[in-house]
Amino acid sequence: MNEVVHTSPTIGSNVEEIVVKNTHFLMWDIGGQESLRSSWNTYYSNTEFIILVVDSIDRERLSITKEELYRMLAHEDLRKAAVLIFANKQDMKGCMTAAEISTYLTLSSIKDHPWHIQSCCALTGEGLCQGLEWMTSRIGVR
Ligand SMILES: Nc1nc2c(ncn2[C@@H]2O[C@H](COP(=O)(O)OP(=O)(O)OP(=O)(O)O)[C@@H](O)[C@H]2O)c(=O)[nH]1
Ligand SMILES: [Mg+2]
Repeated sequence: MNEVVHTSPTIGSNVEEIVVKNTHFLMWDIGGQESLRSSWNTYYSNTEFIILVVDSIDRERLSITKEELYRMLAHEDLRKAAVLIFANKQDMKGCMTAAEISTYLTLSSIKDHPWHIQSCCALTGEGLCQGLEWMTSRIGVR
């Protein structure tokens, strides 16, 4: 997690193994651009966690985020998946808080998937460990 933040949009996917408290996670980073979203479902089988990274400064795109979130949660292959939502870019002035994003996304209405929202800043790494720790806390619960 001390790696340099790259700034080019993800085309296709990147995969990396991350170890948190002796738990190995195989993480697939998938591009969020509209043209790439139709292929998200090819990654769903055997997925235990969805990590959704929200740009907390971008109010306009939150409705699309909401749409895509509920589309994912309704997918058969993700019925057992837990969802971690990162409210990213918390360093930006005027950004939405995790609570505001949670309200907008009506997370409290999600009863059929475990979910957790964590504020973070990818540039400094703040909040990332807490998010990953929530994931490890879910291992063995199901
Ligand atoms: N200020 C700030 N900028 C950030 C933060 N996280 C990412 N960025 C910037 O946001 C831009 C987009 O970052 P990416 O990592 O390419 O975003 P992405 O969600 O992976 O985009 P796709 O791969 O297209 O889905 C870059 O310019 C990053 O430097 C953050 O926490 N704070
Ligand atoms: Mg990317």
